[in-house]
Amino acid sequence: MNRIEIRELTKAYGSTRAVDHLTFDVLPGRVTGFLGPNGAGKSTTMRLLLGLDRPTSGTATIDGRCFADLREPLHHVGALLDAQAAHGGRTARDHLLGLAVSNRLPRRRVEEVLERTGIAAVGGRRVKTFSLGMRQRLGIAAALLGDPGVLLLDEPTNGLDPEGIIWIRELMRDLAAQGRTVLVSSHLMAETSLMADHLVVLGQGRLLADMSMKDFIDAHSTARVRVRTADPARLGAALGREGLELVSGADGCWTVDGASAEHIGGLAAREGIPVLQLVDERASLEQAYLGLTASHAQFTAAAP
Ligand SMILES: Nc1ncnc2c1ncn2[C@@H]1O[C@H](COP(=O)(O)OP(=O)(O)OP(=O)(O)O)[C@@H](O)[C@H]1O
Repeated sequence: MNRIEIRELTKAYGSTRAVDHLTFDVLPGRVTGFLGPNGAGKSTTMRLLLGLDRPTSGTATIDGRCFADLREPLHHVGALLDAQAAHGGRTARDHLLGLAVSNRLPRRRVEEVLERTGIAAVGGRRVKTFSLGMRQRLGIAAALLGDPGVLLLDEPTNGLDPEGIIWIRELMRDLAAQGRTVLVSSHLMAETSLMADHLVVLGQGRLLADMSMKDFIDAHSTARVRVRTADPARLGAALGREGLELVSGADGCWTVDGASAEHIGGLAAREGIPVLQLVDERASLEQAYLGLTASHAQFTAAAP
């Protein structure tokens, strides 16, 4: 249930392959972060899943069916693709009521999702008076309207203030814990690392990675140790004999790339070199992501 299956999915716009023979699954019960540089094909994949565009070849299905073949699709999948999509002249409540009625959903769902997304108090205001963050919440309310098992959210934290970002993180985790499938695209690595359990990374329309957050960081970053010592000259010499380098940091600490704290600790003990502090530095998702995608970015600024 609630499984997204992408199989050999390809979408060409003229000579541009927005998505190129893409194959991966998105599973229920966890938040999957959908990453990739600008133009990597994330939005196109989501549009193809939602039947908003037709694949050139391959398939994108939910529970084995294309979006067009789903009966009462809002019960199966809710999506936030463009927070500006709601008509500005309508009130938030009327926007949601229109969606509910046309999809044969009970009217009470409108009040429920207004409450859930924290915009019940402004439900009677016209959407054109909404800030970007309020529009994002309205878009999420629309995505939740049919109580769907699958959620596709394209940059849902866009425009949200810090409190809103925490709210959406908890909402995503809550929805996944209920057994739903949650696919969230974002360019905010720190945020994704707090929100997602699993990652799918695209580069120029192709799959670059499909693995757990931990495996991704481990696979795409190098080990680094931070060390503070009373005798950097001797530690540097001892490391040099093992082909390692002690690099000076700004705060009186030193770093060693490609080694573990266990290794450096053992070496220092054998040599009788006093170590005042020693810690494995955990690589960030951002470092791992930039390491993987650097050669796949379509747009990069020239160095000054
Ligand atoms: N309707 C279209 N017509 C022509 N080219 C398109 C169309 N939609 C997308 N593309 C192209 O397909 C490629 C993938 O775009 P897409 O918007 O899916 O990437 P993305 O990963 O969502 O990027 P971003 O992070 O910037 O939102 C880009 O080169 C884009 O210019």
